[in-house]
Amino acid sequence: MPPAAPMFPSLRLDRVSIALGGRRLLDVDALVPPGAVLTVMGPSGSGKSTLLALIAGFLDPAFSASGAARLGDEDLLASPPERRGAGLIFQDPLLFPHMSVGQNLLFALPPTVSGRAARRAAADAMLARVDLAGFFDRDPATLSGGQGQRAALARTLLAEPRLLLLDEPFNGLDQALRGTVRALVVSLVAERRIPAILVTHDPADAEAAGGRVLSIGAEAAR
Ligand SMILES: Nc1ncnc2c1ncn2[C@@H]1O[C@H](COP(=O)(O)OP(=O)(O)OP(=O)(O)O)[C@@H](O)[C@H]1O
Repeated sequence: MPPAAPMFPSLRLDRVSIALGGRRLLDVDALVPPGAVLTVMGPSGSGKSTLLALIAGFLDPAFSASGAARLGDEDLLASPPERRGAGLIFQDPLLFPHMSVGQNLLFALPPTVSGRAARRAAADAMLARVDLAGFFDRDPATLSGGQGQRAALARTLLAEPRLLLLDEPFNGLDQALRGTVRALVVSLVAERRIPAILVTHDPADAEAAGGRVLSIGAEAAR
């Protein structure tokens, strides 16, 4: 019998290569253990967001790519995007403005959590975990930058992602808030034991996230 797949798999980028119009944009190998954050750094235009788009499954057709992004034994790049289980966080929280914060969370909650009371309890517990207890009925337009990002984190994690991809998620935040929200990200990723990739320009983010850094951009400079 083959060995059982690990419950908390690593993410392995195996010779991932992306090209644009015949020009090689990046070429990377990396291992992200469960619960760890890999920080991706590099100059503007080096392909950091494109790498996340490839893994999540929304790479613009202008690019071509090869290699594998293995979550355990599964190559995510060969799986349909809707089965990859990637949770995404961008600079903008992207909450639906016509729904309350709580409704935004319920939208993401899988149907396996059934029953109105159980769903509400799951949303409330997640809000409390990101220090937004009591925010269920709030209009997203009334949230501060830090509150919005914490609500976005709550929504994304409620969907039970198998990996987390964050594209400059702290950019709109001042220095103190940046520290708070990134500490929350690091602890939630560790708690969930999922691998995460964080795109950032700030070396302090990399340090706070454990110092595991993938630098890209050398290819473009060649
Ligand atoms: N849809 C597209 N079609 C053609 N070229 C694109 C497209 N999207 C991005 N690019 C180009 O691909 C390169 C990589 O872009 P990408 O957004 O991944 O860089 P980045 O490292 O995330 O940059 P930044 O730090 O400025 O966000 C850039 O040169 C960009 O101009």
